[in-house]
Amino acid sequence: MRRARLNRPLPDGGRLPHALYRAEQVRRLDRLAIERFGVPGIELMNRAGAVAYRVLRARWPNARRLTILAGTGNNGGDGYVVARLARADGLDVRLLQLGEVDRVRGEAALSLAAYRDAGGIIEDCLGLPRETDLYVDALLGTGLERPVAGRWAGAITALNAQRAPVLALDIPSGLHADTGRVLGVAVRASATVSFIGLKPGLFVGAGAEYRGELHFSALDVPAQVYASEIPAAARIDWARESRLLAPRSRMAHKGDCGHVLVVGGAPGMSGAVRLAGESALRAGAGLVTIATHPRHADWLNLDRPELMVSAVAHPDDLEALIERADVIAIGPGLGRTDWGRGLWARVRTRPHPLVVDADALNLLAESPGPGPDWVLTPHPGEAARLLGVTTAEIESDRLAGAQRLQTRFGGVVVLKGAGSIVHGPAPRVPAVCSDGNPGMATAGAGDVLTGVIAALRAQGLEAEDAARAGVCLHAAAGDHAARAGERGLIATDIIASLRALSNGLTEVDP
Ligand SMILES: NC(=O)C1=CN([C@@H]2O[C@H](COP(=O)(O)OP(=O)(O)OC[C@H]3O[C@@H](n4cnc5c(N)ncnc54)[C@H](O)[C@@H]3O)[C@@H](O)[C@H]2O)[C@H](O)CC1
Ligand SMILES: [K+]
Repeated sequence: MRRARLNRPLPDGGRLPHALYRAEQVRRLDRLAIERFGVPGIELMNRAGAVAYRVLRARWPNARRLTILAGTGNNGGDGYVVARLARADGLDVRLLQLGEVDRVRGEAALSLAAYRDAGGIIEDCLGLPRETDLYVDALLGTGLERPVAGRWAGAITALNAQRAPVLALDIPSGLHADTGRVLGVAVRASATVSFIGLKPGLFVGAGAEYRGELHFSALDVPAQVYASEIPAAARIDWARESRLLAPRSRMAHKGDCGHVLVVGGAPGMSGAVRLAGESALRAGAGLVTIATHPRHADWLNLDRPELMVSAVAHPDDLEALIERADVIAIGPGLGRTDWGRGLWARVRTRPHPLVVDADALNLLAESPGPGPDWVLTPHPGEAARLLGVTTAEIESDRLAGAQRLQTRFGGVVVLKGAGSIVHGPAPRVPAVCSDGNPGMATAGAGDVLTGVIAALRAQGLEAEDAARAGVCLHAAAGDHAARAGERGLIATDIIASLRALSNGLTEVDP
Protein backbone atom coordinates (compact mmCIF):
# COMPACT_ATOMS: atom_id res chain seq x y z
CA MET A 1 0.00 0.00 0.00
CA ARG A 2 1.62 3.23 -1.15
CA ARG A 3 1.86 5.94 1.43
CA ALA A 4 -0.37 8.97 1.10
CA ARG A 5 1.14 11.48 -1.31
CA LEU A 6 1.16 15.15 -0.54
CA ASN A 7 -0.30 15.84 -3.93
CA ARG A 8 -0.35 19.54 -3.30
CA PRO A 9 1.04 22.06 -5.74
CA LEU A 10 3.93 24.29 -4.75
CA PRO A 11 3.14 25.86 -1.35
CA ASP A 12 3.14 29.28 -2.93
CA GLY A 13 4.62 29.57 -6.41
CA GLY A 14 5.12 33.24 -5.88
CA ARG A 15 7.42 32.70 -2.88
CA LEU A 16 9.74 30.09 -4.35
CA PRO A 17 12.66 31.63 -6.27
CA HIS A 18 12.57 31.75 -10.05
CA ALA A 19 16.24 31.00 -10.66
CA LEU A 20 17.20 27.35 -11.25
CA TYR A 21 20.81 26.19 -10.93
CA ARG A 22 22.48 22.95 -12.01
CA ALA A 23 24.27 20.88 -9.36
CA GLU A 24 27.68 22.14 -10.45
CA GLN A 25 26.48 25.73 -10.18
CA VAL A 26 25.13 25.14 -6.68
CA ARG A 27 28.47 23.68 -5.67
CA ARG A 28 30.16 26.86 -6.95
CA LEU A 29 27.68 29.02 -5.03
CA ASP A 30 28.44 26.93 -1.96
CA ARG A 31 32.20 27.38 -2.35
CA LEU A 32 31.86 31.12 -3.02
CA ALA A 33 29.80 31.60 0.12
CA ILE A 34 32.48 29.76 2.09
CA GLU A 35 35.66 31.06 0.45
CA ARG A 36 34.72 34.61 -0.57
CA PHE A 37 32.04 35.55 1.92
CA GLY A 38 33.38 33.71 4.94
CA VAL A 39 30.39 31.51 5.71
CA PRO A 40 31.91 28.30 7.15
CA GLY A 41 30.82 25.10 5.40
CA ILE A 42 29.72 23.57 8.68
CA GLU A 43 27.58 26.68 9.26
CA LEU A 44 25.79 26.09 5.95
CA MET A 45 25.26 22.49 6.92
CA ASN A 46 23.89 23.44 10.34
CA ARG A 47 21.53 25.93 8.68
CA ALA A 48 20.41 23.30 6.16
CA GLY A 49 19.70 20.82 8.93
CA ALA A 50 17.91 23.43 11.02
CA VAL A 51 15.67 24.48 8.09
CA ALA A 52 14.88 20.85 7.33
CA TYR A 53 14.05 20.19 10.98
CA ARG A 54 11.72 23.24 11.09
CA VAL A 55 9.88 21.97 7.98
CA LEU A 56 9.68 18.52 9.54
CA ARG A 57 8.12 19.80 12.78
CA ALA A 58 5.73 22.11 10.90
CA ARG A 59 4.48 19.46 8.49
CA TRP A 60 4.39 16.51 10.90
CA PRO A 61 4.02 18.04 14.42
CA ASN A 62 2.94 14.72 15.95
CA ALA A 63 5.87 12.67 14.61
CA ARG A 64 7.82 11.24 17.57
CA ARG A 65 9.80 8.39 16.01
CA LEU A 66 12.19 9.49 13.25
CA THR A 67 14.35 7.26 11.07
CA ILE A 68 17.08 9.09 9.21
CA LEU A 69 18.89 7.38 6.31
CA ALA A 70 22.33 8.96 5.87
CA GLY A 71 24.80 8.61 3.01
CA THR A 72 28.52 9.33 3.09
CA GLY A 73 28.52 12.85 1.65
CA ASN A 74 27.30 16.24 2.78
CA ASN A 75 23.68 15.26 2.17
CA GLY A 76 24.27 12.75 4.94
CA GLY A 77 25.89 15.59 6.85
CA ASP A 78 22.60 17.51 6.72
CA GLY A 79 20.94 14.37 8.05
CA TYR A 80 23.26 14.22 11.09
CA VAL A 81 22.23 17.80 11.96
CA VAL A 82 18.52 16.89 11.76
CA ALA A 83 19.18 13.84 13.95
CA ARG A 84 21.01 15.92 16.55
CA LEU A 85 18.27 18.57 16.69
CA ALA A 86 15.51 15.95 16.91
CA ARG A 87 17.26 14.13 19.78
CA ALA A 88 17.73 17.45 21.60
CA ASP A 89 13.96 17.91 21.29
CA GLY A 90 13.38 14.52 22.89
CA LEU A 91 12.28 12.70 19.74
CA ASP A 92 13.08 9.02 19.32
CA VAL A 93 15.73 9.00 16.56
CA ARG A 94 17.32 6.13 14.68
CA LEU A 95 20.11 6.99 12.27
CA LEU A 96 20.80 4.32 9.67
CA GLN A 97 24.07 4.72 7.78
CA LEU A 98 24.67 3.56 4.22
CA GLY A 99 28.27 3.45 2.97
CA GLU A 100 31.37 3.18 5.13
CA VAL A 101 31.41 5.66 8.00
CA ASP A 102 35.15 6.13 7.56
CA ARG A 103 34.40 7.60 4.15
CA VAL A 104 32.56 10.49 5.79
CA ARG A 105 34.78 13.58 5.42
CA GLY A 106 34.91 17.35 5.91
CA GLU A 107 31.81 19.12 7.21
CA ALA A 108 29.87 15.87 7.23
CA ALA A 109 32.47 14.37 9.58
CA LEU A 110 32.19 17.43 11.85
CA SER A 111 28.41 17.07 11.83
CA LEU A 112 28.68 13.36 12.62
CA ALA A 113 31.02 14.10 15.50
CA ALA A 114 28.63 16.71 16.91
CA TYR A 115 25.78 14.20 16.69
CA ARG A 116 27.83 11.53 18.51
CA ASP A 117 29.11 14.04 21.11
CA ALA A 118 25.47 14.77 21.91
CA GLY A 119 24.94 11.06 22.59
CA GLY A 120 23.67 10.01 19.18
CA ILE A 121 24.52 6.60 17.78
CA ILE A 122 24.55 5.36 14.21
CA GLU A 123 23.57 1.93 13.00
CA ASP A 124 24.48 0.16 9.84
CA CYS A 125 21.39 0.14 7.59
CA LEU A 126 20.42 -3.55 7.56
CA GLY A 127 16.75 -2.93 6.97
CA LEU A 128 14.04 -0.45 7.86
CA PRO A 129 12.52 -0.43 11.36
CA ARG A 130 9.06 -1.88 11.80
CA GLU A 131 7.66 1.27 13.38
CA THR A 132 8.51 4.86 12.59
CA ASP A 133 6.44 8.01 12.14
CA LEU A 134 8.63 9.73 9.57
CA TYR A 135 11.70 9.05 7.44
CA VAL A 136 14.33 11.60 6.46
CA ASP A 137 16.16 10.92 3.19
CA ALA A 138 19.76 12.13 3.64
CA LEU A 139 21.34 9.52 1.37
CA LEU A 140 22.25 11.44 -1.77
CA GLY A 141 21.90 15.02 -2.92
CA THR A 142 23.63 16.92 -5.69
CA GLY A 143 26.58 14.53 -5.49
CA LEU A 144 24.68 11.68 -7.18
CA GLU A 145 27.11 10.50 -9.81
CA ARG A 146 25.94 7.06 -10.97
CA PRO A 147 22.79 4.90 -10.99
CA VAL A 148 21.80 3.81 -7.52
CA ALA A 149 22.47 0.09 -7.02
CA GLY A 150 23.05 -2.61 -4.41
CA ARG A 151 22.16 -1.87 -0.81
CA TRP A 152 21.37 1.76 -1.65
CA ALA A 153 18.79 0.66 -4.20
CA GLY A 154 17.42 -1.87 -1.71
CA ALA A 155 17.01 0.77 0.95
CA ILE A 156 15.26 3.20 -1.42
CA THR A 157 12.97 0.49 -2.77
CA ALA A 158 12.03 -0.49 0.79
CA LEU A 159 11.50 3.17 1.67
CA ASN A 160 9.12 3.61 -1.26
CA ALA A 161 7.15 0.52 -0.29
CA GLN A 162 6.39 1.55 3.30
CA ARG A 163 3.62 3.87 4.46
CA ALA A 164 5.27 6.54 6.61
CA PRO A 165 5.93 9.93 4.99
CA VAL A 166 9.42 10.77 3.72
CA LEU A 167 11.13 14.17 3.88
CA ALA A 168 13.94 14.39 1.29
CA LEU A 169 16.89 16.69 1.96
CA ASP A 170 17.91 18.93 -0.96
CA ILE A 171 16.65 16.50 -3.63
CA PRO A 172 15.10 13.03 -3.48
CA SER A 173 17.96 10.52 -3.52
CA GLY A 174 18.41 8.94 -6.93
CA LEU A 175 16.89 11.87 -8.82
CA HIS A 176 19.36 13.74 -11.03
CA ALA A 177 19.48 17.40 -9.95
CA ASP A 178 19.94 18.73 -13.51
CA THR A 179 17.58 16.55 -15.56
CA GLY A 180 15.03 15.09 -13.13
CA ARG A 181 15.97 11.65 -14.43
CA VAL A 182 15.70 8.70 -12.06
CA LEU A 183 19.13 7.00 -11.95
CA GLY A 184 18.20 3.42 -11.13
CA VAL A 185 15.72 4.12 -8.37
CA ALA A 186 14.74 7.28 -6.52
CA VAL A 187 12.99 8.21 -3.31
CA ARG A 188 9.32 9.11 -3.75
CA ALA A 189 9.27 11.93 -1.23
CA SER A 190 6.20 13.31 0.52
CA ALA A 191 8.08 16.61 0.67
CA THR A 192 11.50 17.96 -0.26
CA VAL A 193 13.38 20.86 1.28
CA SER A 194 16.03 22.19 -1.08
CA PHE A 195 18.93 24.47 -0.25
CA ILE A 196 20.74 27.49 -1.69
CA GLY A 197 19.51 27.01 -5.25
CA LEU A 198 16.45 25.27 -6.71
CA LYS A 199 17.52 22.65 -9.27
CA PRO A 200 15.89 22.07 -12.69
CA GLY A 201 15.55 18.37 -11.79
CA LEU A 202 12.89 19.29 -9.23
CA PHE A 203 10.62 20.49 -12.07
CA VAL A 204 11.52 18.63 -15.29
CA GLY A 205 11.57 14.90 -16.02
CA ALA A 206 10.34 12.97 -12.99
CA GLY A 207 10.98 15.86 -10.61
CA ALA A 208 7.39 16.85 -9.85
CA GLU A 209 6.50 13.16 -9.40
CA TYR A 210 9.27 12.40 -6.89
CA ARG A 211 9.75 15.66 -4.96
CA GLY A 212 6.29 15.88 -3.30
CA GLU A 213 5.59 19.23 -1.67
CA LEU A 214 8.53 21.58 -2.31
CA HIS A 215 10.18 23.85 0.27
CA PHE A 216 13.27 26.00 -0.17
CA SER A 217 15.80 27.99 1.82
CA ALA A 218 18.71 30.13 0.58
CA LEU A 219 20.36 29.44 3.99
CA ASP A 220 20.91 33.20 4.38
CA VAL A 221 23.73 33.08 1.85
CA PRO A 222 24.67 36.68 0.93
CA ALA A 223 22.67 37.84 -2.12
CA GLN A 224 25.91 38.88 -3.85
CA VAL A 225 26.90 35.22 -4.10
CA TYR A 226 24.20 34.68 -6.73
CA ALA A 227 25.60 37.45 -8.94
CA SER A 228 28.37 35.06 -9.93
CA GLU A 229 26.09 32.61 -11.72
CA ILE A 230 23.70 32.98 -14.66
CA PRO A 231 20.84 30.61 -13.79
CA ALA A 232 20.59 27.48 -15.92
CA ALA A 233 16.88 28.20 -16.30
CA ALA A 234 14.06 30.37 -14.95
CA ARG A 235 11.12 28.85 -13.10
CA ILE A 236 7.98 30.54 -14.41
CA ASP A 237 4.38 30.38 -13.22
CA TRP A 238 1.17 32.25 -13.94
CA ALA A 239 1.62 34.30 -10.75
CA ARG A 240 4.59 35.92 -12.45
CA GLU A 241 3.84 35.74 -16.16
CA SER A 242 0.34 37.20 -15.79
CA ARG A 243 2.04 40.58 -15.44
CA LEU A 244 2.73 40.44 -19.19
CA LEU A 245 -0.99 40.89 -19.90
CA ALA A 246 -1.84 44.60 -19.92
CA PRO A 247 -5.32 45.59 -18.73
CA ARG A 248 -7.71 46.06 -21.66
CA SER A 249 -8.25 49.63 -22.82
CA ARG A 250 -11.75 51.02 -22.12
CA MET A 251 -11.89 51.98 -25.78
CA ALA A 252 -10.85 48.57 -27.09
CA HIS A 253 -12.75 47.09 -30.01
CA LYS A 254 -12.35 43.59 -31.43
CA GLY A 255 -9.92 44.79 -34.11
CA ASP A 256 -7.52 45.98 -31.37
CA CYS A 257 -7.33 42.57 -29.76
CA GLY A 258 -5.83 40.72 -32.68
CA HIS A 259 -7.04 38.38 -35.38
CA VAL A 260 -5.98 34.74 -35.12
CA LEU A 261 -6.21 32.44 -38.13
CA VAL A 262 -6.31 28.75 -37.20
CA VAL A 263 -5.44 26.39 -40.09
CA GLY A 264 -6.21 22.69 -39.78
CA GLY A 265 -9.02 20.21 -39.36
CA ALA A 266 -8.67 17.59 -42.06
CA PRO A 267 -11.71 15.32 -42.49
CA GLY A 268 -12.41 13.53 -39.23
CA MET A 269 -10.19 15.90 -37.21
CA SER A 270 -12.39 18.98 -36.90
CA GLY A 271 -12.35 18.92 -33.09
CA ALA A 272 -8.74 20.08 -32.90
CA VAL A 273 -9.32 23.34 -34.78
CA ARG A 274 -12.48 23.97 -32.81
CA LEU A 275 -10.53 23.64 -29.54
CA ALA A 276 -7.71 25.88 -30.80
CA GLY A 277 -10.15 28.50 -32.10
CA GLU A 278 -12.26 28.61 -28.97
CA SER A 279 -9.15 28.79 -26.77
CA ALA A 280 -7.88 31.76 -28.75
CA LEU A 281 -11.17 33.57 -28.08
CA ARG A 282 -11.14 32.65 -24.39
CA ALA A 283 -7.53 33.88 -24.10
CA GLY A 284 -8.60 37.27 -25.41
CA ALA A 285 -8.18 37.34 -29.21
CA GLY A 286 -10.62 39.81 -30.76
CA LEU A 287 -11.30 37.81 -33.91
CA VAL A 288 -10.71 34.16 -34.74
CA THR A 289 -11.08 32.57 -38.15
CA ILE A 290 -10.83 28.83 -38.69
CA ALA A 291 -9.64 27.72 -42.13
CA THR A 292 -10.66 24.11 -42.42
CA HIS A 293 -11.70 21.36 -44.80
CA PRO A 294 -14.96 21.97 -46.74
CA ARG A 295 -16.39 18.69 -45.47
CA HIS A 296 -17.20 20.05 -42.00
CA ALA A 297 -16.90 23.85 -42.33
CA ASP A 298 -20.69 24.32 -42.15
CA TRP A 299 -21.04 22.29 -38.94
CA LEU A 300 -18.26 24.24 -37.22
CA ASN A 301 -19.93 27.50 -38.30
CA LEU A 302 -23.23 26.63 -36.71
CA ASP A 303 -21.74 25.30 -33.52
CA ARG A 304 -19.91 28.37 -32.22
CA PRO A 305 -21.17 31.63 -33.79
CA GLU A 306 -18.25 33.67 -32.41
CA LEU A 307 -15.90 31.61 -34.58
CA MET A 308 -15.68 32.58 -38.25
CA VAL A 309 -15.18 29.45 -40.30
CA SER A 310 -13.93 29.33 -43.90
CA ALA A 311 -13.92 26.26 -46.09
CA VAL A 312 -10.47 25.87 -47.68
CA ALA A 313 -10.27 23.34 -50.50
CA HIS A 314 -7.02 24.65 -52.01
CA PRO A 315 -4.09 26.72 -50.69
CA ASP A 316 -5.22 29.63 -52.89
CA ASP A 317 -8.36 29.83 -50.73
CA LEU A 318 -6.07 30.81 -47.83
CA GLU A 319 -4.71 33.98 -49.39
CA ALA A 320 -7.48 36.39 -48.43
CA LEU A 321 -7.61 34.88 -44.90
CA ILE A 322 -3.85 35.22 -44.43
CA GLU A 323 -3.96 38.87 -45.44
CA ARG A 324 -6.47 39.64 -42.67
CA ALA A 325 -4.69 37.64 -39.95
CA ASP A 326 -2.26 38.98 -37.34
CA VAL A 327 -1.12 35.52 -36.25
CA ILE A 328 -1.49 32.09 -37.88
CA ALA A 329 -1.77 28.91 -35.80
CA ILE A 330 -1.28 25.89 -38.03
CA GLY A 331 -1.34 22.21 -37.25
CA PRO A 332 -4.32 21.16 -35.14
CA GLY A 333 -5.83 18.20 -37.03
CA LEU A 334 -3.96 19.26 -40.18
CA GLY A 335 -3.16 15.70 -41.21
CA ARG A 336 -0.42 14.77 -43.70
CA THR A 337 -2.45 14.35 -46.90
CA ASP A 338 -1.89 16.55 -49.94
CA TRP A 339 -4.53 18.92 -48.54
CA GLY A 340 -2.61 19.51 -45.31
CA ARG A 341 0.77 19.59 -47.05
CA GLY A 342 -0.45 22.23 -49.47
CA LEU A 343 -1.67 24.50 -46.66
CA TRP A 344 1.56 24.06 -44.69
CA ALA A 345 3.70 24.90 -47.75
CA ARG A 346 1.66 28.06 -48.31
CA VAL A 347 1.77 29.25 -44.69
CA ARG A 348 5.31 28.37 -43.60
CA THR A 349 7.00 30.97 -45.80
CA ARG A 350 4.74 33.86 -44.80
CA PRO A 351 6.19 36.67 -42.63
CA HIS A 352 3.33 36.36 -40.14
CA PRO A 353 3.97 35.28 -36.56
CA LEU A 354 3.26 31.55 -36.59
CA VAL A 355 2.36 29.00 -33.93
CA VAL A 356 3.25 25.59 -35.31
CA ASP A 357 1.84 22.44 -33.70
CA ALA A 358 0.86 18.80 -34.26
CA ASP A 359 0.99 17.64 -37.89
CA ALA A 360 2.58 20.88 -39.07
CA LEU A 361 5.52 19.92 -36.87
CA ASN A 362 5.58 16.47 -38.45
CA LEU A 363 5.63 18.09 -41.90
CA LEU A 364 8.41 20.43 -40.72
CA ALA A 365 10.37 17.34 -39.61
CA GLU A 366 10.11 16.02 -43.18
CA SER A 367 11.64 19.21 -44.58
CA PRO A 368 13.45 20.95 -41.72
CA GLY A 369 14.50 24.58 -41.89
CA PRO A 370 14.51 27.72 -39.74
CA GLY A 371 11.31 29.71 -39.49
CA PRO A 372 10.44 33.34 -40.15
CA ASP A 373 8.99 34.13 -36.73
CA TRP A 374 7.48 31.11 -35.09
CA VAL A 375 6.67 29.37 -31.85
CA LEU A 376 6.98 25.58 -32.18
CA THR A 377 5.00 23.56 -29.64
CA PRO A 378 6.12 19.92 -29.85
CA HIS A 379 5.33 17.21 -27.37
CA PRO A 380 8.29 14.84 -26.74
CA GLY A 381 7.34 12.54 -29.65
CA GLU A 382 7.15 15.41 -32.12
CA ALA A 383 10.41 16.80 -30.71
CA ALA A 384 12.07 13.43 -31.28
CA ARG A 385 10.93 13.40 -34.91
CA LEU A 386 12.16 16.96 -35.42
CA LEU A 387 15.63 15.98 -34.13
CA GLY A 388 15.73 12.44 -35.49
CA VAL A 389 16.23 10.92 -32.03
CA THR A 390 14.11 8.77 -29.74
CA THR A 391 11.48 10.14 -27.39
CA ALA A 392 13.39 8.56 -24.50
CA GLU A 393 16.43 10.63 -25.45
CA ILE A 394 14.35 13.83 -25.38
CA GLU A 395 12.87 12.93 -22.01
CA SER A 396 16.24 12.00 -20.53
CA ASP A 397 17.36 15.64 -20.66
CA ARG A 398 14.50 17.93 -21.58
CA LEU A 399 16.43 21.19 -21.24
CA ALA A 400 19.09 19.91 -23.63
CA GLY A 401 16.40 18.74 -26.06
CA ALA A 402 14.69 22.11 -26.05
CA GLN A 403 18.02 23.84 -26.64
CA ARG A 404 18.83 21.58 -29.61
CA LEU A 405 15.43 22.31 -31.13
CA GLN A 406 15.86 26.06 -30.72
CA THR A 407 19.36 25.98 -32.18
CA ARG A 408 18.21 23.96 -35.18
CA PHE A 409 14.88 25.64 -35.97
CA GLY A 410 15.25 29.12 -34.51
CA GLY A 411 12.32 31.06 -33.07
CA VAL A 412 10.87 29.90 -29.75
CA VAL A 413 10.37 26.26 -28.78
CA VAL A 414 7.83 25.02 -26.24
CA LEU A 415 8.71 21.46 -25.24
CA LYS A 416 5.46 20.25 -23.70
CA GLY A 417 5.17 17.66 -20.95
CA ALA A 418 5.80 17.47 -17.19
CA GLY A 419 7.58 20.77 -16.57
CA SER A 420 6.97 22.43 -19.95
CA ILE A 421 10.05 24.27 -21.20
CA VAL A 422 10.12 27.51 -23.21
CA HIS A 423 13.41 28.02 -25.03
CA GLY A 424 13.99 31.17 -27.09
CA PRO A 425 17.14 32.63 -28.64
CA ALA A 426 20.09 33.61 -26.44
CA PRO A 427 20.78 35.49 -24.25
CA ARG A 428 17.51 34.78 -22.44
CA VAL A 429 17.70 31.60 -20.34
CA PRO A 430 15.16 28.82 -20.93
CA ALA A 431 12.08 28.79 -18.73
CA VAL A 432 10.44 25.87 -16.91
CA CYS A 433 6.77 26.16 -15.99
CA SER A 434 6.02 24.93 -12.46
CA ASP A 435 2.23 25.12 -12.83
CA GLY A 436 0.16 22.27 -14.25
CA ASN A 437 -0.90 18.78 -13.27
CA PRO A 438 -1.20 15.26 -14.73
CA GLY A 439 -4.91 15.78 -15.42
CA MET A 440 -3.81 17.86 -18.40
CA ALA A 441 -2.47 14.78 -20.17
CA THR A 442 -5.74 14.60 -22.10
CA ALA A 443 -6.77 14.72 -25.75
CA GLY A 444 -6.87 18.23 -27.15
CA ALA A 445 -4.92 19.95 -24.36
CA GLY A 446 -2.19 20.73 -26.92
CA ASP A 447 -4.73 22.29 -29.29
CA VAL A 448 -5.86 24.52 -26.43
CA LEU A 449 -2.27 25.66 -25.79
CA THR A 450 -1.83 26.48 -29.48
CA GLY A 451 -4.88 28.74 -29.40
CA VAL A 452 -3.74 30.44 -26.20
CA ILE A 453 -0.24 31.25 -27.45
CA ALA A 454 -1.64 32.53 -30.77
CA ALA A 455 -4.12 34.76 -28.91
CA LEU A 456 -1.40 36.30 -26.75
CA ARG A 457 0.79 36.96 -29.79
CA ALA A 458 -2.21 38.53 -31.53
CA GLN A 459 -2.65 40.82 -28.51
CA GLY A 460 0.84 42.17 -28.96
CA LEU A 461 3.17 39.96 -26.91
CA GLU A 462 6.50 39.09 -28.52
CA ALA A 463 7.04 35.41 -29.37
CA GLU A 464 8.93 34.35 -26.24
CA ASP A 465 6.68 36.32 -23.88
CA ALA A 466 3.58 34.91 -25.59
CA ALA A 467 5.00 31.39 -25.24
CA ARG A 468 5.97 31.85 -21.57
CA ALA A 469 2.67 33.51 -20.62
CA GLY A 470 0.68 31.08 -22.78
CA VAL A 471 2.26 27.98 -21.23
CA CYS A 472 1.65 29.34 -17.74
CA LEU A 473 -1.92 30.51 -18.42
CA HIS A 474 -2.71 27.11 -19.94
CA ALA A 475 -1.15 25.28 -16.96
CA ALA A 476 -2.80 27.53 -14.39
CA ALA A 477 -6.15 26.98 -16.13
CA GLY A 478 -5.48 23.26 -15.88
CA ASP A 479 -4.79 23.61 -12.16
CA HIS A 480 -7.94 25.72 -11.77
CA ALA A 481 -10.00 23.08 -13.57
CA ALA A 482 -8.31 20.29 -11.56
CA ARG A 483 -9.87 21.64 -8.37
CA ALA A 484 -12.80 19.45 -9.43
CA GLY A 485 -10.36 16.50 -9.82
CA GLU A 486 -7.48 15.67 -12.13
CA ARG A 487 -8.91 12.37 -13.32
CA GLY A 488 -11.57 13.02 -15.95
CA LEU A 489 -10.30 16.53 -16.72
CA ILE A 490 -10.81 17.24 -20.43
CA ALA A 491 -9.59 19.96 -22.79
CA THR A 492 -12.83 21.97 -22.67
CA ASP A 493 -12.42 22.18 -18.88
CA ILE A 494 -9.12 23.97 -19.44
CA ILE A 495 -10.82 26.36 -21.89
CA ALA A 496 -13.56 27.03 -19.33
CA SER A 497 -10.93 28.30 -16.88
CA LEU A 498 -8.95 30.51 -19.29
CA ARG A 499 -11.13 33.56 -18.96
CA ALA A 500 -11.13 33.65 -15.13
CA LEU A 501 -7.36 33.10 -14.98
CA SER A 502 -6.51 35.65 -17.67
CA ASN A 503 -8.51 38.23 -15.68
CA GLY A 504 -6.93 37.32 -12.35
CA LEU A 505 -10.22 35.92 -11.02
CA THR A 506 -8.85 32.68 -9.65
CA GLU A 507 -11.62 32.26 -7.10
CA VAL A 508 -14.24 32.10 -9.85
CA ASP A 509 -15.40 28.50 -10.25
CA PRO A 510 -14.79 26.98 -13.67
N1 LIG B 1 25.38 24.23 -1.58
C1 LIG B 1 24.40 23.51 -1.07
O1 LIG B 1 23.35 23.31 -1.71
C2 LIG B 1 24.61 22.84 0.21
C3 LIG B 1 24.66 21.48 0.12
N2 LIG B 1 24.73 20.74 1.21
C4 LIG B 1 24.40 19.35 1.09
O2 LIG B 1 25.47 18.74 0.42
C5 LIG B 1 24.95 17.90 -0.62
C6 LIG B 1 26.01 17.66 -1.63
O3 LIG B 1 27.04 16.95 -0.93
P1 LIG B 1 28.07 16.04 -1.68
O4 LIG B 1 28.97 15.50 -0.65
O5 LIG B 1 28.67 16.82 -2.80
O6 LIG B 1 27.24 14.87 -2.37
P2 LIG B 1 26.15 13.89 -1.77
O7 LIG B 1 26.02 14.06 -0.30
O8 LIG B 1 24.98 14.04 -2.63
O9 LIG B 1 26.72 12.38 -1.99
C7 LIG B 1 27.86 12.16 -2.64
C8 LIG B 1 28.49 10.95 -2.01
O10 LIG B 1 27.73 9.79 -2.35
C9 LIG B 1 28.51 8.98 -3.24
N3 LIG B 1 27.60 8.57 -4.32
C10 LIG B 1 27.27 9.26 -5.43
N4 LIG B 1 26.40 8.56 -6.20
C11 LIG B 1 26.17 7.40 -5.52
C12 LIG B 1 25.36 6.25 -5.77
N5 LIG B 1 24.60 6.15 -6.88
N6 LIG B 1 25.38 5.23 -4.88
C13 LIG B 1 26.15 5.32 -3.76
N7 LIG B 1 26.93 6.39 -3.43
C14 LIG B 1 26.92 7.41 -4.33
C15 LIG B 1 29.63 9.86 -3.72
O11 LIG B 1 30.73 9.09 -3.99
C16 LIG B 1 29.83 10.78 -2.52
O12 LIG B 1 30.60 10.12 -1.56
C17 LIG B 1 23.76 18.67 -1.08
O13 LIG B 1 22.86 17.88 -1.81
C18 LIG B 1 23.16 19.18 0.24
O14 LIG B 1 22.32 18.22 0.82
C19 LIG B 1 25.22 21.36 2.43
O15 LIG B 1 25.09 20.63 3.52
C20 LIG B 1 24.46 22.68 2.64
C21 LIG B 1 24.76 23.58 1.48
K1 LIG C 1 18.39 13.38 -0.43
